[in-house]
Amino acid sequence: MMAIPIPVLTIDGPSGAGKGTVSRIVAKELGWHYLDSGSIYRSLAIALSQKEADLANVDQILSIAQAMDLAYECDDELIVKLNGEDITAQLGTETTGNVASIVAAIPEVRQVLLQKQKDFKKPPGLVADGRDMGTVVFPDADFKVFLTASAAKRAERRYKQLMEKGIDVNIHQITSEIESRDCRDKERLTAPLAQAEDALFIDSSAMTIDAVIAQVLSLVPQRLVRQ
Ligand SMILES: Nc1ncnc2c1ncn2[C@@H]1O[C@H](COP(=O)(O)OP(=O)(O)OP(=O)(O)O)[C@@H](O)[C@H]1O
Ligand SMILES: Nc1ccn([C@@H]2O[C@H](COP(=O)(O)O)[C@@H](O)[C@H]2O)c(=O)n1
Repeated sequence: MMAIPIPVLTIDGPSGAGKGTVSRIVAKELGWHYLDSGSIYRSLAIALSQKEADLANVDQILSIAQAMDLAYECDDELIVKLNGEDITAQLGTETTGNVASIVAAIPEVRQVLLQKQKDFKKPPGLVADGRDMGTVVFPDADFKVFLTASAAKRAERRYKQLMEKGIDVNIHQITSEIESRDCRDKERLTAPLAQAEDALFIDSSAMTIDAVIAQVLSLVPQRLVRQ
């Protein structure tokens, strides 16, 4: 018997472009699974901090990455458990994002985390967001989007998001962190942030979240939407 193909929609782009917000809603609308691949790199950053690991010691980073037991519970928000501990609250900080982006540049780390990401591909379908979903992890994805926005807009959104969570931040610091993370993510040698050739380019700088969602959903034929 022939296996039924599992459709995959990838959404790649830089930090704060709206990938997570859009992907979560699109996955819900389609009735598909959702992979927030950044949360895997962020979880590693937290595991490294818990073990007070040396970020220059690649062997130590790899053994911590291999031992990570990650569990996801999808409620209204995504709950992430690392070795049984709920780490959701620590995932979103800029420090976690910055450490994640430092270790994400290590090719062996990406190799160790590759299968964990591929395992999310299950029926009836998958929406995957990250930096290399359409280029490396799911190069054969049926639908691909590259979602971006100006650095200033992304910093403004991230600033609002963190302030709403009660995290006191400085807009200048956020802007410079976003710019240096963009640079690190784009310039690393392995799986850099890049638009897949066959991806739809969306600049959300002047778009509402609903408009972005509508454009992404328009890629997927109705017959693939779980009723
Ligand atoms: N088109 C938009 N208009 C206004 N606000 C937006 C838009 N898209 C996203 N946002 C807001 O920007 C913030 C960042 O969005 P989100 O976390 O989805 O970005 P991201 O691309 O997943 O970032 P990261 O890669 O760092 O996880 C959120 O508060 C979200 O509500
Ligand atoms: N596919 C991916 C996803 C993420 N990263 C790295 O993790 C950092 C945090 O990701 P967020 O999406 O949660 O902000 C990000 O800056 C990347 O360095 C990655 O390399 N590949």
